[in-house]
Amino acid sequence: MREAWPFRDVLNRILEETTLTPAARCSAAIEVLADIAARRRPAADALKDWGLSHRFAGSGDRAAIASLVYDALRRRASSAWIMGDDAPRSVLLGSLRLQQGLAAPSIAALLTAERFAPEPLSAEERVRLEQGDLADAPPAIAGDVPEWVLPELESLLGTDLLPELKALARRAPLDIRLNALKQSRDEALPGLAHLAGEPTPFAPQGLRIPIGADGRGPALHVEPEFLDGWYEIQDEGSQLAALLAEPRAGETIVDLCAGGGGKTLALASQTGNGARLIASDDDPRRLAPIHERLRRSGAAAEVRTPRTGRARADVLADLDGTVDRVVVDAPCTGAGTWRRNPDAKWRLRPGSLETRIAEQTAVLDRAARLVRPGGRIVYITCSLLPRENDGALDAFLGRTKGFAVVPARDVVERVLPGLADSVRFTRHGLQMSPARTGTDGFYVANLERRS
Ligand SMILES: C[S@@+](CC[C@H](N)C(=O)[O-])C[C@H]1O[C@@H](n2cnc3c(N)ncnc32)[C@H](O)[C@@H]1O
Repeated sequence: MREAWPFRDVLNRILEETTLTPAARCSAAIEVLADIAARRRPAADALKDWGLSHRFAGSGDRAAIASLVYDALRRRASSAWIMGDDAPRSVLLGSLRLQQGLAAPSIAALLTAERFAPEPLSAEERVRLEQGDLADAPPAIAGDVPEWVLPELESLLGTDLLPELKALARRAPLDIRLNALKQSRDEALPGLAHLAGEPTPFAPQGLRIPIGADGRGPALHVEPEFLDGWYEIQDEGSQLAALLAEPRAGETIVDLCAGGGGKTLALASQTGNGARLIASDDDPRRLAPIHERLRRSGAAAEVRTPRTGRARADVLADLDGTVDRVVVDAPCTGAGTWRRNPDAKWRLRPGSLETRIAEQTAVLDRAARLVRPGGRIVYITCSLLPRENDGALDAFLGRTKGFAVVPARDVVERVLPGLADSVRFTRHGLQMSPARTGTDGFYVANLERRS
């Protein structure tokens, strides 16, 4: 057994270093795009399967292929438009032009006739890459979203529709939140100088880490400082949403849809572990990673995990009517995160929006029973679709007595005055967006229980 170790290390190094040619990476990306289209499956699953069946590909290859695939999905409709065809190969070629800015000769040079390379460019493809443009493309094509969500988005974005959709089709930045339980941003910066991060525009503990031309950032999750809990990977919009929840030391706070704990950790950090923080989620599997994350970051929270099946009971029943702040980071379509999850926009169906709205009804009703008179519900989504934001609250306020909206402008002026000119204020809350705040499309509203 002992003799096998050095051999394994050498083999691993070879596997890591194995590099496919750029052409072979394009072939692989086309294969993965075809799999996603044929089986309507998440991109991450298709990429994982490709990696498993092509073990000779190194980690650099896999990351580069993922980057090609995600770029192509971000621009799927507009790429197909300029190429006059929506086959995976055309979508990839179009995205090399639209998303990566490569000119036709550079794309032709990529498609050499070597082994594993895609077929060379046809004469028609070359013309399309040289001359195709989006001047006459309808908004859903130029903005790369499914046609059916356009009216929803337009009702929020109005004349900003196209600039916002274009921003939503770009690559997302890589943001981290420095953990104030360990040190302030200023104290942490010297130890993180190698990441070359810049302070985020609005979030006081945020740092934006540069990503390479290929869309890849450093492997933060293996950095020693990450493992020591100095920071969490968290979009600035999510950091801002937690700040706009205004958690205070001394309060009892329930994070009702805690999932993996992104908001829980931020809330604990903001209150200096001074609140009684209870994290729960309907789905025990989604909640499971929170234990390790709490440990790493030194955040204090009581985790209430529901049992599944017959033994299922309401694990928060003892808190009914007593909670100062219930944070509802609601299940939603994630339409504000399409920069990060571009495959999700093409899988979204009207029926899934209806399902999410039904779930939002359930979580809001549960939150209403938890909150004490004078306490608050903080409703958060990462969606730009008004039906699951103001719309969900219209329905809630219509069926629930005793709650009033806390004006979002007042909350912003108190907590993050610098944000006031950038967000959109809506009927009940506020909306962040890629074009206006440079963040994912988070929505936040505060409701107070008056009686
Ligand atoms: C947007 S995710 C939460 C993300 C998490 N708060 C974070 O910051 O990492 C929404 C969560 O709501 C949970 N959920 C859905 N229906 C629920 C319900 N009725 N009660 C509690 N949680 C629910 C889902 O399991 C999912 O984890």
